[in-house]
Amino acid sequence: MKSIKYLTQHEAIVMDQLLMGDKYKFPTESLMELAGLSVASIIQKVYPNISKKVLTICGPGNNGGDGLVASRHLVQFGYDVEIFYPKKTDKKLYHDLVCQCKHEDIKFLGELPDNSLLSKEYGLIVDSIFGYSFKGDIRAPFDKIIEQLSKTDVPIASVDMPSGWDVEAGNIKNLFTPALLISLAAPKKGAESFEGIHYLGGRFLPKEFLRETNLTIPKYNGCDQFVNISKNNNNNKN
Ligand SMILES: NC(=O)C1=CN([C@@H]2O[C@H](COP(=O)(O)OP(=O)(O)OC[C@H]3O[C@@H](n4cnc5c(N)ncnc54)[C@H](OP(=O)(O)O)[C@@H]3O)[C@@H](O)[C@H]2O)[C@@H](O)CC1
Ligand SMILES: [K+]
Repeated sequence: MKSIKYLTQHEAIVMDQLLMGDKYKFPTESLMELAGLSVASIIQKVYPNISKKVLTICGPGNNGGDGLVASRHLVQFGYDVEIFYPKKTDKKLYHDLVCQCKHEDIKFLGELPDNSLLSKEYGLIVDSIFGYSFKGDIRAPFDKIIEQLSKTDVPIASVDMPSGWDVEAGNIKNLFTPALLISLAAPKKGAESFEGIHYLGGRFLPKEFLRETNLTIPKYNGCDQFVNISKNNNNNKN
């Protein structure tokens, strides 16, 4: 396998703008749907038998949108999902995503359960708080939320980046390390040191886009929406 390119924050932002711009013409909601579907598919692959509930924590940007979409697909896959979405985005896309989740009977929590309740009732936390646009010190209310996540024993699956990690420098604030990281489209530099289960999803980069950006991504098999890029995955060592 050719070595995978890890993107800087600037490269991730520019690539997203290019994909959604006049040349490649992908609407945000199309990419978000594919990203969210791949997140749910990877969770199903890695955690096929969760007997407790799944809690998705959504942030105010598109990473949060991925979490809303993934939650809806997880319910379709048979999971019992609840969402904590403390800072809702007042845009039509987000109102629509929340509406779609409610039609799947997903409950929206008014507050984050404390860690003893999390351990008792939840088998997985999906962290879709911040993605590649995160920067600086973590502002309220997410500072306390991420502090609590750093103390829970419930496994965490992070979408695109572990929230609060520097997108390029990684876990410099000594926050939680997720059990599963789901990078989207291409991993970001801050994830290069990640040693856990690491999958790539978001299978939507066009051939011409890959040529134009000189981006190397691993080969997806068949119709899989994901590829395992964990460091300890033997398939990545040839
Ligand atoms: N092509 C792809 O790969 C695709 C990528 N997609 C997804 O989009 C994600 C990128 O989304 P994004 O650009 O909307 O930003 P994201 O990372 O969600 O966070 C921004 C929000 O966080 C906030 N915020 C920032 N710093 C903060 C702080 N220190 N403390 C507190 N808040 C802070 C900031 O707040 P504000 O500055 O407005 O106060 C803003 O509201 C990407 O990672 C992937 O998951 C897919 O959906 C589609 C295809
Ligand atoms: K995240």
